[in-house]
Amino acid sequence: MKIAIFGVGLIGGSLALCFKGKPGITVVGHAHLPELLEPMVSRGVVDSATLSVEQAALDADFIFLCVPVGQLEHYLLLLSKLPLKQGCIISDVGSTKQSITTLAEKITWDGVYFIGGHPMAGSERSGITAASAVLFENAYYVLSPVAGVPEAVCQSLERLLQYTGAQIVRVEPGMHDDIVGAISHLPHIIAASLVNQVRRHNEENEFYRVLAAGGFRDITRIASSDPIVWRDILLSNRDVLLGLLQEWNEQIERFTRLLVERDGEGIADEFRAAGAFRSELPERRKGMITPLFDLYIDVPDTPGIIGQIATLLGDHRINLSNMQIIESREDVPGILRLSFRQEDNWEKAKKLLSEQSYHVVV
Ligand SMILES: NC(=O)C1=CN([C@@H]2O[C@H](COP(=O)(O)OP(=O)(O)OC[C@H]3O[C@@H](n4cnc5c(N)ncnc54)[C@H](O)[C@@H]3O)[C@@H](O)[C@H]2O)C=CC1
Ligand SMILES: O=C(O)C(=O)Cc1ccc(O)cc1
Repeated sequence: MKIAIFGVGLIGGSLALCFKGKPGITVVGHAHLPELLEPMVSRGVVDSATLSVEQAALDADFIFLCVPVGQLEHYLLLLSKLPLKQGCIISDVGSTKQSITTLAEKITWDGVYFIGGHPMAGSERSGITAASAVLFENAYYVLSPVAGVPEAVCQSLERLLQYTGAQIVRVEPGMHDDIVGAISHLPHIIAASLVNQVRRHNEENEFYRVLAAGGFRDITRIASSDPIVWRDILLSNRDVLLGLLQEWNEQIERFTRLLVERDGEGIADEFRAAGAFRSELPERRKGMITPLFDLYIDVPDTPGIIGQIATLLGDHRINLSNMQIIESREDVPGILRLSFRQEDNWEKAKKLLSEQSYHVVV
């Protein structure tokens, strides 16, 4: 079975890692720039790599388009003009589903099928270096089949996607875009706006940046997402987002009124309603906005201490996602925050560091 991946970045690379080395599967990566070919192969993400759309697509059983949303249509149109293998299934991973499925429905396919897809997991990182074979484990993976695709064809894609460890759900494109607009796209706009607001204050007073360590940094993690990927997502879901931003403005106006009127009970009611609904959100399933598992440790101010901790974790094959020295507490020797993407790595690190007599706070 030949699987072609167009755009071997965070998502394309992660899919490739899920498939590569599985019995009977060969993974070919396509890139648009020559310098991207060698790293794909040397990192062991794909079996072979090519700049040629024709070579990548030739005889492929499955083709995954994993490029930014703004490039999806270009590649789908190119593929629609190629002599693809009979029975070939083309899918994409774009964060919006309406525009690409509308285009796919207009194309006359002959023995080739398009099924829109969206693995609802990822991160603020991008590129092949961020790819991971476990990125989609326990996440939802949305499929939006184009009308007329036989059930057996959908099931064939679903069978292949079992390698991702994700739970496959079928969602109609319009409903998909409404929901992800509210739970992912609008939060990215708000995160970027919050950070930019603080950035502007910081131009006048450097202490904003210093005190923003910790909580503010956590809730705005997604503001560090790739600008091109997010430009394309937001433009593609423009109509849904314009409606959501209108609602958002009304929500902010409500808070403004409550503050102007010093309506403490009204403010508390907003938090009560939000808290009650939030407590009903599923906790353990991986959601679209992936949480990091954090540990805090007190570290003495000695040279090389950070290297020692990183080496200790590395020697025990514990995958560290991020490390940060928290600057805001000048009264203590130093607080190091260690962030893990997987809970089991967080558990192992907690145990190991405690055994090594570090003061670990969860
Ligand atoms: N970032 C995330 O967490 C998630 C992203 N997605 C979707 O996955 C797709 C890829 O996003 P990421 O993997 O995050 O981005 P990425 O930046 O890590 O990867 C994008 C890939 O597309 C290639 N590419 C960029 N411009 C291109 C062009 N003009 N022609 C051909 N190839 C080009 C890049 O070389 C790279 O290999 C997007 O459609 C995005 O909406 C879906 C789920 C999660
Ligand atoms: O950084 C995060 O946690 C995300 O929000 C990841 C993400 C980005 C885009 C998607 O379409 C789905 C998931």
